[in-house]
Amino acid sequence: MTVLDDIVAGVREDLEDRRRRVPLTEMVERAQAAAPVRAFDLDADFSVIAEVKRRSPSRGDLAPISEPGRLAGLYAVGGARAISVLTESRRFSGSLDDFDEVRAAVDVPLLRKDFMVDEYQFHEARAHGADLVLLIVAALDPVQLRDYLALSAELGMTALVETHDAAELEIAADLDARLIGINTRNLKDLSVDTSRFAPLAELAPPGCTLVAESGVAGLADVESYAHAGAHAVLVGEALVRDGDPQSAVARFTSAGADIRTRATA
Ligand SMILES: O=C(O)c1ccccc1NCC(=O)[C@H](O)[C@H](O)COP(=O)(O)O
Repeated sequence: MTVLDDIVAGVREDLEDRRRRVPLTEMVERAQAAAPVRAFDLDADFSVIAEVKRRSPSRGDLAPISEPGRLAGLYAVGGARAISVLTESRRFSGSLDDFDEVRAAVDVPLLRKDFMVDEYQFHEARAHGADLVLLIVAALDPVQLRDYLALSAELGMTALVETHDAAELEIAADLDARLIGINTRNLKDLSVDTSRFAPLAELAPPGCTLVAESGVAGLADVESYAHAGAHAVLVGEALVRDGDPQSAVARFTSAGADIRTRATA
């Protein structure tokens, strides 16, 4: 069993508990009654998607984050274009409670960062006020990918379609995904190799908004991703460990924007 299979198996078990408590029909109604979606700006010069991440399978405990809403507030003041909140509990110690706290604290678009493998989770995400959801190509078959991309759009949410290699990028391109992530974390051994981004970025479909995911330890990584064509970076560990996450988001955003503006001038 791969790490991804193992994570997904746990996600499915936890999901069944929630579905027993709140059936799909009720969750659909809650999603319909949710506050309107806040649109993620796909055309910004450069965006930081700042993540609320307590722990991870690869790195263990990262930060206790006793007040996720407060951390998200600092990200927002620093200029985060969106905030990613991990809601997977077993491996990342995230939760929908964290998501709710963040939702109550900030007005920026929120990404529900989870392993989305069932229709229920999309309605649930919207019911909790999500504006973006993650679709991991490696975790879904082609029919699920197409259906969940359509369902996300139907619910008004933007899907971040996450890829790891050329074959997955081709699948994302065939789906006409507008927001495509290239995650430089290998899902088999969980190692991160930021140098994987540049050659893959060249294969991204023209016109998409490209997000570099994982491995940002500092400004040099943001700059190198932006040079290679990233329009956004998704940053977790470096921000939750930073003593001043607000300034870190601001620095990353302006460094990336400088490079992207020069590249398109
Ligand atoms: O972070 C992990 O160890 C991990 C393991 C298995 C699947 C996904 C995983 N991470 C999800 C992510 O994509 C990252 O949280 C995100 O890209 C931020 O990465 P980082 O800035 O390196 O914390």
